[in-house]
Amino acid sequence: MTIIFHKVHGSGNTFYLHEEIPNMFYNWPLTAQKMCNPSNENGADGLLIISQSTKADAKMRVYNADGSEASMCGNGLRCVARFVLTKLGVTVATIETMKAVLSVQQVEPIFKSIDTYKVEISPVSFKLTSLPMKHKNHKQIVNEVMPEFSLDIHFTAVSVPNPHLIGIVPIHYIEDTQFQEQLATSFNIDNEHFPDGVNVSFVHPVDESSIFVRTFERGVGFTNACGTAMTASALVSATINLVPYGEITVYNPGGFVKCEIEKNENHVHLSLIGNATFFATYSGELTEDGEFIINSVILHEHEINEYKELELQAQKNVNDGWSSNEYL
Ligand SMILES: N[C@@H](CCC[C@H](N)C(=O)O)C(=O)O
Repeated sequence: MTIIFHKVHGSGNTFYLHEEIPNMFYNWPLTAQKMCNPSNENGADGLLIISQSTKADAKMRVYNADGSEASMCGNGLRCVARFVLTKLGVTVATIETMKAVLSVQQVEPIFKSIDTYKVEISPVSFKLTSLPMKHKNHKQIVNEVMPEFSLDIHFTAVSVPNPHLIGIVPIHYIEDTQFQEQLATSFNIDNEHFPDGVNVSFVHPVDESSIFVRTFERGVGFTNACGTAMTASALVSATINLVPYGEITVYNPGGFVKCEIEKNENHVHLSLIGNATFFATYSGELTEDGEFIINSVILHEHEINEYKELELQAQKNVNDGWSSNEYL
């Protein structure tokens, strides 16, 4: 039977996206491992599966490249939003995710005519039990130096609702990724603090309302961007007065997004705004052991090229911000 996968990305965070055919059962964890394999030049960071929902306009499931299922994916949700909104012919909808029904909408292009979507990121919790994270002295960790992790990084642990450890770092930790990789790897194997692993992001300001975020993702490794991590990093940056609340530009190795952090007395509302770009549409056959045999490909070249311009602009803005020296 012929099935279709779209290769998509949000900020260079790449996925295969498939709309499930009712009553057709495939082994999605195995398919994610096979199709997303990083040693395969056509690999991806994850697999997004869209299906029918009884609570919302559609349901999204996300599998990391290692086959593990995650509770949420911000960049992926924008791509799912584009697919669902286009199919329904509407500009606003709701998508069921593992832990919440989230609102999604099409908004003004973030750059030139790039298709742009705004998605809700929720629920948020700073309780260590929500990640889960275990620590003998803490019930939450907000902007704390954790000497057992590092002596010069302030860490925050937050779930949105997937687990994130965010470090506000001096710039040398952005330029040389070795320490981040070592720390994140240690938290994503058998370890005393993160029984389910964690996404680890390092953050450095670019200017008074922008930050740069690099993420080592649980189940994947370094990615160009992680939507939930960027939103969590924007929240942390506003909480500690690194940038004001409101709209924060978040640069990443794959481009940039905007995060809206709205706070009133005891509630925060988080939104992630950015591209949803479709590289290609593949049709083919999926074998029982998760191999996808491609029969035909349609490349969406205009989208690919327009996104390259956004990437160049993002790199320039980051270089300009950092070469002003103020944020080094
Ligand atoms: N890239 C995603 C997050 C995907 C899941 C993550 N690796 C996890 O295991 O929690 C995003 O854009 O949020």
